[in-house]
Amino acid sequence: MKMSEMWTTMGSTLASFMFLWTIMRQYCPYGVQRFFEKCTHRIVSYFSPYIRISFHEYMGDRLKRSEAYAAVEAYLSANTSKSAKRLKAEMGKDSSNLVLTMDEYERVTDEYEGVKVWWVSSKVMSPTRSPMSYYPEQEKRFYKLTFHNKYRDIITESYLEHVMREGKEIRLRNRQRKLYTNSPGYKWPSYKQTMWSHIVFEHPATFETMALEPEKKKEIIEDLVTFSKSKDFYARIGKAWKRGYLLHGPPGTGKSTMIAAMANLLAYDVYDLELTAVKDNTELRKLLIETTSKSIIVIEDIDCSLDLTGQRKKKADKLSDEETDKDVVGRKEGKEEGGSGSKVTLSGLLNFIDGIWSACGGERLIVFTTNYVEKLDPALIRRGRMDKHIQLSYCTFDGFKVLANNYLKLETHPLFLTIKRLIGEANITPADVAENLMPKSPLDDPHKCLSNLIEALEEAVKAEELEQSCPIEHEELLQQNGSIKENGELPADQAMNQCQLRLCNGT
Ligand SMILES: Nc1ncnc2c1ncn2[C@@H]1O[C@H](COP(=O)(O)OP(=O)(O)OP(=O)(O)O)[C@@H](O)[C@H]1O
Repeated sequence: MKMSEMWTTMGSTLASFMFLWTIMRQYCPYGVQRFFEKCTHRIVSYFSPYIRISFHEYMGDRLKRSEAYAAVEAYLSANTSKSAKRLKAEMGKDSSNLVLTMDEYERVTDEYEGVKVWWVSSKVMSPTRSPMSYYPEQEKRFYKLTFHNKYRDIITESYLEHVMREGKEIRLRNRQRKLYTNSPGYKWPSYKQTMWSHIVFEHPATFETMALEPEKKKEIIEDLVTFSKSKDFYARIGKAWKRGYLLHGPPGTGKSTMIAAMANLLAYDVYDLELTAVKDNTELRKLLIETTSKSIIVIEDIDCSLDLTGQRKKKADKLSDEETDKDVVGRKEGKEEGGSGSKVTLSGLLNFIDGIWSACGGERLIVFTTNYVEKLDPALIRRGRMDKHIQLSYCTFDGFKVLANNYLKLETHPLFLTIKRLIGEANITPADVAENLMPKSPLDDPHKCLSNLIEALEEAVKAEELEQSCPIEHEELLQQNGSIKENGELPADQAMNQCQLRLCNGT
């Protein structure tokens, strides 16, 4: 047969094949098409020395995105975006940078310990639509990994583990962190799957910007970092991977700020649990189950949320549910008894902290804050539950220097000496120092801001001296005066007037 005849025969065979294929695709039922495709694949893979592994975006009913797919996506986006020729661009977590990932049907090569592998991103359209799905049509995306059969062991035993580990780390680094809350009084619609609502967590606080003694700061950071790296240690000693922190101190000393700094340091989500909005222990447990790992569960002002004001003589550990369920709890200050309708009990809360459900998921911090640590039931805050107690107190000179640097970009100034002397004598919170350092007008220079602070410090010292020298009962005075400060202190000038009045009256 001549060459030209051979080409003609091959051309017409190919044309007939294409024609038949088109007819088949158009008229053949989908099931038959799939059957032919499967047969062809089987024949090809029987003779091929290559192995393929698929990672599908959704498994089963499409309700949950596959973790493996997400990890592969992150891994490929970081490792192959330089070699891929067609890329997809999406906004990154802070909407300021673009994240590039492989576009559909793109193929890239990766190398691991000298072994070459190929990744292809692909998708298939499913003609049927699941009644459970809210997607307009079933678009099934997947990544396909191809490698030579002789590297089967190395790929399945170590390369895939490497991809998953790196992918998860990249996802964690790039994820948008969230601040969750169980809004009080909010009725969750039955279709809503979660009891938490969330917003993006973007608090700028860090340990560097916190006014705290350097040694204390270092100790807390080390404790947190050690905890976050101790997965194996906790597993070895048979303890759930979680840690309790109790932050206590007067208002404005930085308890909430420290929680934000902790979350930023460890890149954790924050669950702000409003205990008074929780109906009962069952609901508390449900909320706990929904929290994810790498998170901080916060209960602020725990003394106001639970009635733990010292009537309890028994060790709370030993209390049974029957006993404690009778206790009315969940009362915020100012609310009428039972007004919040919460029936969370101490035993419910203890179960929340160290019951069997709290171990699920792991890598969680539970943080309680209070202004009155002495009011809390010792059982609630004993070591093992609240492992680390951190007292936040009035501003020291070290704390002031951090704030001066934050607010005024000052490391030193002639007025620092006066401030150092006064701050040792006055009880002033970091919040008050920060407020005084804040420029109040565009004309306020650092000197003016420091002078404002000196004035405030002198006033605080005066109030301090007054409190010590004046025989009136400070508490009583505060109760009588409607304009007391939130932290229970009277502004110096008012205290002076009250004191003088009393002295004049001879009371
Ligand atoms: N230690 C601190 N370092 C830096 N800033 C602080 C510190 N403490 C307080 N501040 C400033 O004061 C403001 C109030 O502080 P924060 O809400 O953290 O205090 P708190 O102890 O949680 O008060 P409360 O008990 O009333 O909730 C913060 O926004 C922050 O600007």
